[in-house]
Amino acid sequence: MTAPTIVFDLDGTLVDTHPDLIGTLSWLLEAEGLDPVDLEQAKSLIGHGMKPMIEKALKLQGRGLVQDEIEEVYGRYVVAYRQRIARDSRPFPGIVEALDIFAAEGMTLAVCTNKLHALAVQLLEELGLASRFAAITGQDTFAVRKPHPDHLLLTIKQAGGDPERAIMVGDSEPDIRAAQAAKVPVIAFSGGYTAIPLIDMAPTLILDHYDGLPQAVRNLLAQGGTR
Ligand SMILES: O=C(O)COP(=O)(O)O
Ligand SMILES: [Mg+2]
Repeated sequence: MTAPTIVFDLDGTLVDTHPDLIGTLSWLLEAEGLDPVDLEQAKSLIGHGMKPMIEKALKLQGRGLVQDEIEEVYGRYVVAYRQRIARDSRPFPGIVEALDIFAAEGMTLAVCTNKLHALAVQLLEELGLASRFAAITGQDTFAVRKPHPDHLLLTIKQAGGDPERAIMVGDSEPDIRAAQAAKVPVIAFSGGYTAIPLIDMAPTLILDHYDGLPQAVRNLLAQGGTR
């Protein structure tokens, strides 16, 4: 039987990236002569990719941008973010231990993120985690991104896995919607950055701490074909 594949979202799920994502956003807003956005509000903008986050943050501060301006501001953001991508961003408590357990139990691990692929790889390399994953895919890896189910399904395929024996772990709407559309069970982590209450999206289960993740995964797998 194919080894189970556990697919992780990155921002707000594997790594608490908000200090560097929002730190760079604050720098950008200041450079534009705008006020910073409130931290909790800014966190809830993470999950659909950096360009939508920047656009929404600027709009909240009264600045609507035309397409050319968006591209220009986004380009500056990416250059600045790359330089501090892992300065303060750290894996969430308990997640590295859970990854160790999954690897020891022979499971395949993958990352499916709406970050740009190169930035996802850079972040995971700087944190010494990249080699644990059989596949790392970003918003620009395929023609579609989360919440499109194919982003998840193609990630599972790239990792050599089977959607019938896969589980998604994520923190926000794109993860939960992608998994539900792909008919893959989804564990939602409450320590991330969701804009919508997790309970309203009816994930398979909600976890407040990763101590419980290995057992939660074993239980779901024991329930048979996960689809
Ligand atoms: O960069 C983002 O907005 C989202 O990234 P995520 O898919 O890893 O949460
Ligand atoms: Mg996320």
